[in-house]
Order: sequence, then structure tokens, then C-alpha cells
Amino acid sequence: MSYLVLDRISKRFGGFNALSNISLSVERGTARAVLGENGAGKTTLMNVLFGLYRPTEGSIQIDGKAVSFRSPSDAIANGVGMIHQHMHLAEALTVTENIVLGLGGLHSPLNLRRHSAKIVALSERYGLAVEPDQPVWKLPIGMRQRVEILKMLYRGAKILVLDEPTSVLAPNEIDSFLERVKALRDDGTTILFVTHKLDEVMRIADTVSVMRHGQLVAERDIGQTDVRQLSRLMVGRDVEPVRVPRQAAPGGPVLECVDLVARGERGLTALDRVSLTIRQGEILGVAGIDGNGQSELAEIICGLRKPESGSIRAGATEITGLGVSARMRGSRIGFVPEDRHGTGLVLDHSIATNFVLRSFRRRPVSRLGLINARFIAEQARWMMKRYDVRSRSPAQPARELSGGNQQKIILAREIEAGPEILIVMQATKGLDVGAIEFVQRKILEARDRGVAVLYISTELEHVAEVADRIAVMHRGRFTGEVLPGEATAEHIGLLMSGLSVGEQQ
Ligand SMILES: Nc1ncnc2c1ncn2[C@@H]1O[C@H](COP(=O)(O)OP(=O)(O)OP(=O)(O)O)[C@@H](O)[C@H]1O
Repeated sequence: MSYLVLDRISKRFGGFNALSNISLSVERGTARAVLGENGAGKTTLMNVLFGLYRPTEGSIQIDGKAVSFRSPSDAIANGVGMIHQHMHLAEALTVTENIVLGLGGLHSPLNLRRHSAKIVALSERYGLAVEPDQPVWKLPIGMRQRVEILKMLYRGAKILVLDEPTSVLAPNEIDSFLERVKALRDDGTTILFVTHKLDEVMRIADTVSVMRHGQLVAERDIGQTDVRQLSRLMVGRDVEPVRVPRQAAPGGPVLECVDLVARGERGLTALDRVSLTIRQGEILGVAGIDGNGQSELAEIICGLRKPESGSIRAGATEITGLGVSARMRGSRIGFVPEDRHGTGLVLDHSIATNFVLRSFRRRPVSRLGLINARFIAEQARWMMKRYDVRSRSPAQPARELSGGNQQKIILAREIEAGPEILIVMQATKGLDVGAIEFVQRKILEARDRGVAVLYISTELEHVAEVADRIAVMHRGRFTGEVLPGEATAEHIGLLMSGLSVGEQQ
């Protein structure tokens, strides 16, 4: 019998079947990829395995023994650890404190030192280097993720569930992360990982399960399949990169930034004299490894952050000193932020309410301070259809939707406000191939209506698909500008790491 068996698992939320009769078996010391469109039920299935949800029907067996989890601590006690898409560490505590938090008996510094030594030994064994005494807020994302993994291994996890683990990592961190996962598997840990990235599946999975609409639709050994087949199994059709020929040449300048200088959270220079111009009906792509000033650039243009010096013009208007509401008013600037949960949506509010976050003070959404609920509901139905937001009702809280559907809500709200300038950060992160195609198409349609788009992403291949020009950012500066199709990924990669061609070792 297989090491892990999920037997006919179903999960209903109200009248909605999120999982229907899923049976899945994984051998010890192998890696199973779980693929599927946004909303297919992957996270729900993993949450059932980790004790966050109780299945409506079905059972779980580990190593031949029936188990039933009422909570994540039950799952952990039975050797199941999970690393979530959004990390759950206490920022103010150190790495060691985070790892041992909840284990009990930790009050003496001596105990902490003992734990620290064991954590270092564990991290060396798996090549998961961490600094035990550093507070978590000081750590880059990649290292935080290692802390989460160590936390689970420290509790004796034999089955590790990774939910879209690479979606938070920079391209240069992904390779070493995948190597670490392989090392864990080769050491006997059973891995289940959810991803949308088919190349990663091919690189580290031994077997793959494909889900669609809450059901298991296919299972393959990795040697029996390829990227094209998996993509078809996921979305039920072939998906090609979007190619939308432009309707007209770009017009005059719409957004002009000159010599923007800014400091980041820790007082270091985040932007070092950045200048850019985007014309009407043009997409300027900004590629770069996360944390090289992209967020600061977007926030300064939107008015969420003040530059130390430099100027910004939108059309003929100087907007440098204006706040965010003045810039958004009159629908000048649309913003799709990187942090969908914190900035993009109000998670506890309904889909319909999230659609009107920009416009609730204006007619026809409200009049004399009274909300027009009927209009909001009708508009929500229209927007959901137009943007393919899959949900049972406009009244469903945004929190309950899958990542791809949440992103479509933000995009719909920002594009339908009719902006002249659209700033999009990490538009495709965590999205399935079908949703990526959809989102890219909507952005290209906005371009063809004359919107000037700043498209910031760490996913280079997607920048190259939509941008008219690509500016590469490194340490707060533009290190080069290239035309998609003319520059190789290697050349852009060099610019991303601050080297020019010929400088590489
Ligand atoms: N707590 C909940 N209450 C109601 N519906 C939910 C809840 N959690 C998830 N759902 C619904 O279950 C379905 C599956 O969601 P799930 O998050 O598992 O999808 P996913 O495959 O992980 O998607 P993604 O790739 O976007 O993360 C979605 O339609 C979602 O709206």
C-alpha cells in the first residue's frame, strides 16, 4: 500500500462542491505535483490533508494507518507539514524563536541555545541555510521560506505539502530551492507540491495529478507526459502565448518621470534617478529581481509614497506632490498592486463591494450618501462575466476565491474605471496558464484603447509577451532597455543582475 492515501475525499462549502470524490496515492520518498486551473480545488485538498478543513466525506491513511485530523497540530503530530502560499511567521521574533514557537518549555535562554544548535545542524543537512538569531523581518522572502520548511522538519514532518512554493521566489532563488526539495525527497521525505509552473513539474516531480473543477482528471508518471499535454489536461484546451497585433502606433507621452530618487523602508536608496516615459497605447515592461526598487517606483507614481526628488507628469499636469486620491480621481491612474490581499482587495467584503472600492462615492454607485445596491449587484454580474470571475455569487467574500479569480477582480475594477495610465505589478503571479492568457489579453486590449501601461513583473517571459519595450531594473536603476524579441533571456538576465554583456564570469 502507498505511504499516503487520500481515499474518496469530498469537501462541500454550503451547496458548493469544492472537492468531489478525490482519491490519490503517493509513494514514500517521491514528489507529487498537483496541477490545476485557479479554483480547481488544489489548496482545498491540501488544507484537508493538513487538518485545516475536515473532509465532508472520505478518509486519509498514512503508512497503512487511518488518520483523522481536527487541526494542523494533529496533522503535524502525524508527520504532515505544510508551507502555505502566504507565510505565517512572527516578524518580530528570531528564526529560532519562530521555529520553536508553540513547542513549549522554552523559557530559558539555555533551551533556546540548544534548539538553535539543532536547527543549524538540520539546516546544514538539507542545505537550508538560515541565520538563527536574525529577526524574521530582516530576512528576504527566500530565507523566510526556508524558515517555514525548517519549522516543519523540526517537528518531524515526513510528508511536506508545498502550496505554490516558488511563486514568492525571485528567478535566481528558484533553482536552488528546487534542488533543496529534491534533496529532501531523496532523503525519504514525501513531497506534495501545488504549482502552475509546468517546467518545475517536469524538473522535480516523479508523478503528477491534474485537477479540474474539484475533480481529479488525470494522473501521469512524469516520464509519460510533457508540458503541452499537461497544459491541455489542466485547462481542457491548447494554450498559446498571447499575440495581439497592435492596432495603432503609440501616441504622445502620457506618463513622464524624471530623475526619481527614493529611499526604501530601511533607509537605503530604493530609486536612484529613475526616468521613464510611456506613450499613449504603449506598454513599458519593467523586468527585474524582486526588491530592486520596482515597488517603490509603482507606489511613487500612484502617490502612495513620496519621492525625495524628481518629478512626475501625467499628460500636461505635474502630479509630483499630489496624493493617491487626487491621482486616481478622474480615473487618471489605475493600479493593480503586488499585494492582492493587503492592498488590492478587502478580503472580508463581497466581490460586488470590491468592484466599487474606487467609485462608491460617485453616481451611479451612490447618491446623496446612499448606496445603490441594485446597481452594484447588476454591475458585479456584468463584470464577473466580462472578466470570467468564477464564483457562485457576487455576494461571496473575496477571501473565499482562488488567487486567479481575486486577481481578475482587481484588474476588472482598475481597467473598467477607464484610466489613462495603468500600473500593473506581478499581474501573472500564481495564475494558471489560462488565467495568464486572459489577464494579458485584457491588458493588451487596454493598450489598444490608448492606455499607457507600466507592466512590472519578475516573470520575464510574461513581460516579453506583452511589452513594447523592456526596461531592466537593478538596485534602483534602469540598467538597460531592450526590445522584446531582440534580446535573449540570457542578456536580460545579465542586466537583471547588474552586469553588462561581456562582464560575466
Ligand atoms: N472557505 C471557503 N468557503 C467557500 N468556498 C471556498 C472556500 N475555500 C475555497 N472555496 C472555493 O473552492 C474552490 C477551490 O478553491 P481553491 O483555493 O482550492 O482553488 P485552487 O485550485 O487552489 O486555486 P488557485 O490556483 O487559484 O490557488 C474555489 O471555487 C473557491 O472559491
